[in-house]
Amino acid sequence: MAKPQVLLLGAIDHATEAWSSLSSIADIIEPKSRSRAEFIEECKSGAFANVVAAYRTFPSVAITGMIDEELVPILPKSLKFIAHNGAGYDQIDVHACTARNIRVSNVPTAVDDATADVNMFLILGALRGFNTSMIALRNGQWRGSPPPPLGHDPQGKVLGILGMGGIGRNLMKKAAAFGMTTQYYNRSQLSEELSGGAKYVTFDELLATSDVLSLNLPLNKQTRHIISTAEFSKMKKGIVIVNTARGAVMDEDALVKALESGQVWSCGLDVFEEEPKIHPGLIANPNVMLVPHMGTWTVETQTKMEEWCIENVRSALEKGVLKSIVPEQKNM
Ligand SMILES: NC(=O)c1ccc[n+]([C@@H]2O[C@H](COP(=O)([O-])OP(=O)(O)OC[C@H]3O[C@@H](n4cnc5c(N)ncnc54)[C@H](O)[C@@H]3O)[C@@H](O)[C@H]2O)c1
Repeated sequence: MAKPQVLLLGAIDHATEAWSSLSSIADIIEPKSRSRAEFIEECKSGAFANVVAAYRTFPSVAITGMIDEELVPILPKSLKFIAHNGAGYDQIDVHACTARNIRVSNVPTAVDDATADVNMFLILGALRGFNTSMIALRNGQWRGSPPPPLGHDPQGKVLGILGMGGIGRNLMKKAAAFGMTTQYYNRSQLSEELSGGAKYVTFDELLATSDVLSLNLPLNKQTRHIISTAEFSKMKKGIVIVNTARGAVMDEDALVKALESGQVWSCGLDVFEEEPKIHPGLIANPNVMLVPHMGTWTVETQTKMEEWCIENVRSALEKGVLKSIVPEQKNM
């Protein structure tokens, strides 16, 4: 009997052994396309007619474009599973996939430590205002002239986490080691054990009483620009904001204005609304910490993520179920 086909969208860079071992149960094929238009034509040509599962990476969007309402109906009828290598799956229209009976998985958990580490790095860097003096030093001006204002200690500060999932909870533990107290707002309140004693507050309370606000919730229609002008005006003056989730959960135009007015003292960003484009107002502000989406950019974590995603493909082929189906499809 012919083996099922798996479509590889993107590259496997680390977990090469685990990937090779899949070939005993599946035939791996790759698209020839180099653009979305070509990919759509390739789908329509029947080239993927026997594909049961697709493994996709975040950068593969450069070839396929978003897995959206336009693309999903064109995908091969045989396709039953999309295994996405990433925690955030905002590139995939899950609703459209559900309508076509395609199950989608993401990679939670494996990303937690590395992303929370970057989160903590951004909190410390933004609180201390290190960016200005790091730029001055490289320009041969030591700390700069005049020297930068004094920074702030994390000790004793209230960290507000918006979205207390895997990364938020991991961050809470790291922040505790730096003397911060955590409060959170989440779609639903966590059990005492999961929340680790962090106080559950309303969304407005979180804005009004946090010294540092960390955005750790997924991007979707409900969360796009969840932080904008009205929300900045409810925050403590001089708040520090960090975002490792997705750029578009915060309105960047409004953020730049809030930074300019001093309502926001500083921020640390790993993600941006229109990556790789960066808002000129952020580039122009030497006080902010900017990292080019490197939350999981480590050998260890990239390897774990690929292995996890491959396990999803294997489980789909062998058992007909995904190991970590996305929450929206839990009852499918
Ligand atoms: N910068 C990076 O490299 C990087 C790496 C991994 C993940 N991420 C991003 O971080 C996000 C969080 O990752 P995670 O693994 O912690 O996800 P998760 O699913 O474990 O946690 C997300 C939490 O947000 C909560 N939430 C959802 N909608 C909400 C809303 N409207 N209001 C309040 N809370 C809400 C959920 O209940 C959940 O507890 C991902 O969606 C992804 O976009 C970025």
